[in-house]
Amino acid sequence: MASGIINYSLDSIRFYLTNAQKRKTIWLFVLTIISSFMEVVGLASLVPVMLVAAEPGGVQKSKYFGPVYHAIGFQEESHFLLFLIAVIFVFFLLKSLFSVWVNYIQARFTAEVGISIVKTQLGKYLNLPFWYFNDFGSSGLINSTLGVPTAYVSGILRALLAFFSEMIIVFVITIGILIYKPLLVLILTVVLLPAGMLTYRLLRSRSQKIGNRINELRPISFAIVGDLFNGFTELKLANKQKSFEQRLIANQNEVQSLDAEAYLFSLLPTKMIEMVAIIGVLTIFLYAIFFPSASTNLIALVGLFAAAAYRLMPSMNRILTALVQLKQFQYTIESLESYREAKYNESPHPQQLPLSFNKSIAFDNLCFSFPGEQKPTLRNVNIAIRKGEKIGFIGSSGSGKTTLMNILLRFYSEQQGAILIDGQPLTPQHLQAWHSIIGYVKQDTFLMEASIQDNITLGDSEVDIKRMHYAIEQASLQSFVTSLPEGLNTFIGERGSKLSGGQRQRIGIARALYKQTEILVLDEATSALDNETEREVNEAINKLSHTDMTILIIAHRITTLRECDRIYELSHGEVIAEHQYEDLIRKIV
Ligand SMILES: Nc1ncnc2c1ncn2[C@@H]1O[C@H](COP(=O)(O)OP(=O)(O)OP(=O)(O)O)[C@@H](O)[C@H]1O
Repeated sequence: MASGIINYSLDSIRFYLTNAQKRKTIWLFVLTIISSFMEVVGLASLVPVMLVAAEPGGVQKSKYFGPVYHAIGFQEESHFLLFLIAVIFVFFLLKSLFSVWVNYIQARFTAEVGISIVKTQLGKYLNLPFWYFNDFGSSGLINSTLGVPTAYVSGILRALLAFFSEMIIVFVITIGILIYKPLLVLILTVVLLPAGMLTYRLLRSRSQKIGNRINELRPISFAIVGDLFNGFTELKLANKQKSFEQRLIANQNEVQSLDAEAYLFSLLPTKMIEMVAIIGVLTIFLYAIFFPSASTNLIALVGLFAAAAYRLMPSMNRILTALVQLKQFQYTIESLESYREAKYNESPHPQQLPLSFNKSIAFDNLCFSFPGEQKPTLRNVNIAIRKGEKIGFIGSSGSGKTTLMNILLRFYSEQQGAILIDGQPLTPQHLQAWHSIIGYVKQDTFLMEASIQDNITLGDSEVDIKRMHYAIEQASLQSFVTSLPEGLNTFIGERGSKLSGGQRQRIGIARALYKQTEILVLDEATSALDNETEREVNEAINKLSHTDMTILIIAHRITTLRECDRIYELSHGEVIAEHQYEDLIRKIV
């Protein structure tokens, strides 16, 4: 009945295990069997001791204990019994230490597999073609790369290990009892099995639904919290904080109740098994009443049943809990398996080649459409740029300027035409070399919650001070940095919240300069339209215009393009005109 979910889970794990880890699972399996044997031997050792203890003079009559009693030279049976109890205690102690050690090895193994799952998930999302990124929200990505693997490790991997460890114990105990007293196996099977099956049947489908629903709800909670804090000012001014808060609480209400329900489900197997154990004892009594000839063995049988149940009950409980958990966390398997198809994967990365950029960049008859879109976003774009030139791009919103730059940056690949560097087509084999010489300053520059220095170097542990000062100077950040008491070590707040729009873009420019970018793509901010910001950014751009850096600027204000050699105008994905700055200004005036 539960084989479906077990096989499904095992198949999913196989994908993540390296060959060494697969060998380790065999080793783990052997250790688990040894540990189970020790459990059963410990358990079985109690029975003869109980039997001889129950009967006066039993020790000396026993064919096993009698010789030992005499050989060691005991005078009193009570002393010998104390000795036996001490031996059993030491054995139980060793057995427990061994089983803790096995559990430790198992736990380390799950952690190891957990890491390889996080790595695989990260690799999967980092290798997604760029446009698919828009399909995911950041909360969904955080959940998929960190939340789901953690849930998988505890809900699937650990549950499976618990399931198999306990199954081995149940199996070995059952074989042991079968040899010693077959009837007891019958009683235990008739009593425990239907109860276990019933409990699992009752809980499995609801558990799966709870898991799926929690997985849907969690990222929504994260997204609302993100919006609440990131949009702090906007939501406050729009008087919307309350309604976001209410949505969050409603979402959390459901999450918390489902969590509580799942917790309750984890307790139910224990209760069910406890009830069943009592039924077991009563069944033995009933058996003794109906078959009086067997009643002399009654105490031994009840004792044995109690001993077997003592070890079987927690095992049955853990088996059931593991099965219910596997159902509840089935969603993690589905989530980990998503986006594995080839179309979502840009790997394998080909062998990388060097690239020489001494003369020119050319867009050669470039055409591009987004997947699933009928109309091409770019059509027959032909532009030739000499090294060191400053080129502007203008055009109405949606005309394709950013898409063209994303192709140049190789986030998208053209369907027709090519990008030629010194006349050579730019291929995936040049990606590394190309990315090391091209920089991109976006409208909303990515900023970390870190110091100005770390934002410029992107967290370099060893900073090239000379290069840093050049970058700050060229990006017109010098006077700003000097005015700060902590200078370059000043923290800029989350996503640069302590900076002005112009300062943020200039940090982006400084970052490109520090990287010793040879080609800079600059997407001028549309949002930061105030005069001061414009002046600050223009000052930085003008400074850069006197370097030998090749600069491509997407501009929303013509004045930004004062230093450009040429300006291309795009409309509906086509280059419709080439301008000089003076002509454009004259037209506007
Ligand atoms: N990931 C995407 N999937 C599908 N269509 C897209 C995607 N990204 C952009 N587009 C579409 O491609 C067209 C060109 O967009 P692009 O961002 O290049 O324009 P733009 O000229 O840079 O605009 P703006 O000046 O507003 O930034 C638009 O119609 C846009 O809707």
